[in-house]
Amino acid sequence: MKYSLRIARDEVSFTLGLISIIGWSVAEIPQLITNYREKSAEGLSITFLLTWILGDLFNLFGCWLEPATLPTQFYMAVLYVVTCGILTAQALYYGHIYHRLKYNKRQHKDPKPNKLLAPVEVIPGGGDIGGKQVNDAERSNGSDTFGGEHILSSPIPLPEIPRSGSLERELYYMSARSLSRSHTPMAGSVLAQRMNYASLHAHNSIEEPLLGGLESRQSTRPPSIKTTLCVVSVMSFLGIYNFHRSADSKLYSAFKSQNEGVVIQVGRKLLQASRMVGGGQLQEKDFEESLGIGSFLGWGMAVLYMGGRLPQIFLNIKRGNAEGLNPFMFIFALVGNATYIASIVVSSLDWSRIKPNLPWLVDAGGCLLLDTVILYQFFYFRHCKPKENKLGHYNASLDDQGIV
Ligand SMILES: NC(=[NH2+])NCCC[C@H](N)C(=O)O
Repeated sequence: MKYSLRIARDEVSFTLGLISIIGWSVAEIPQLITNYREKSAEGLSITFLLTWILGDLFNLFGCWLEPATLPTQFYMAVLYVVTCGILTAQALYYGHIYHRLKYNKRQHKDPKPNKLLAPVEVIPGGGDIGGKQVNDAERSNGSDTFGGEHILSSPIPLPEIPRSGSLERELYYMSARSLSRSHTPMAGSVLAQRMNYASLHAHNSIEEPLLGGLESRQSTRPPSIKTTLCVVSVMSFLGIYNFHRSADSKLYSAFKSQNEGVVIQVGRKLLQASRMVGGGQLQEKDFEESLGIGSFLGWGMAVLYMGGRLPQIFLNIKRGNAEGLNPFMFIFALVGNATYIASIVVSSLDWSRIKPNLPWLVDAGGCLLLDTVILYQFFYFRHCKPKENKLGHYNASLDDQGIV
């Protein structure tokens, strides 16, 4: 009776783990599609992505080295690395390669820089001169779309402004993120029309150099990235230290387990799967060695994953919208994390099993809560946020500049 209950529990746990795997394997697809459509990954916080990458690596090695984690947890860790790798590659492509290629192509086709550019050309329907970047800026500056055509919010017909190649480049590299950081109005807005070219140059600190991204981001947003790197270095140092201390006993137990047909710890994972599906219990001694490097990496992972949600939440607040983010990524993450927790808890409620899995449980629970906040932001920005009227927006903007 107890034996069949054990089998049932293991099977339910395994099924929940599989649902979690499915949830996570599709989770990033909506965001990939959004980025593809917008030709940009601007909606995604860089720090969020960075913490995901690092968290995924911590998770992978943590699961690998932590015998008490489930086999499905390890497979998921591999899956995370793959999917996050794709998302990162895409973000890098749109942030650093795509617009450069497009610009080069345009230059190739039409080597002479545009001498005159009417405002309506500054904000093309998308995908033109860094279309997405300008479009984002346009949205956050209150311009609108009527009858499928982008027009400036200003009811006043704007004069054409003379432009040089480098000004064109400035507009090209200007992004929503940089604009959200600055009170400086975007080029093409009423205020920007008032500024002359020299003053635009003086404001070039607001440029988001998508082509040379990292350097300038480091100078404009030092604390978040530096803090992340700092935390990671400290943890890596402690990890290596911890690893050295536990290496001997780990190696000893790994080699000792060769007698049981397990050569490396991944082998032990697979064996663990078959033992568990077969209703067998892992030996208590397997958990005794749990609180070593695996658990340490697990806690590092939890801090990174949960910490990574905060910059995304703050970025959304700062921009006053969640544009460029796909809510379905967070819905699937919610499902993935909920079933992840359930798969562990259903498997066993013994403290000896829960304790080594604690970092993974805390992480999934914490991310679940933080994702609920992000989903609430989507809802709030769409349905509750008071709509800015165009004129009001400009007044606020002029007010910001101390002009009115
Ligand atoms: N690249 C990934 N999808 N990683 C998975 C992260 C899982 C983690 N619990 C979170 O919600 O953040």
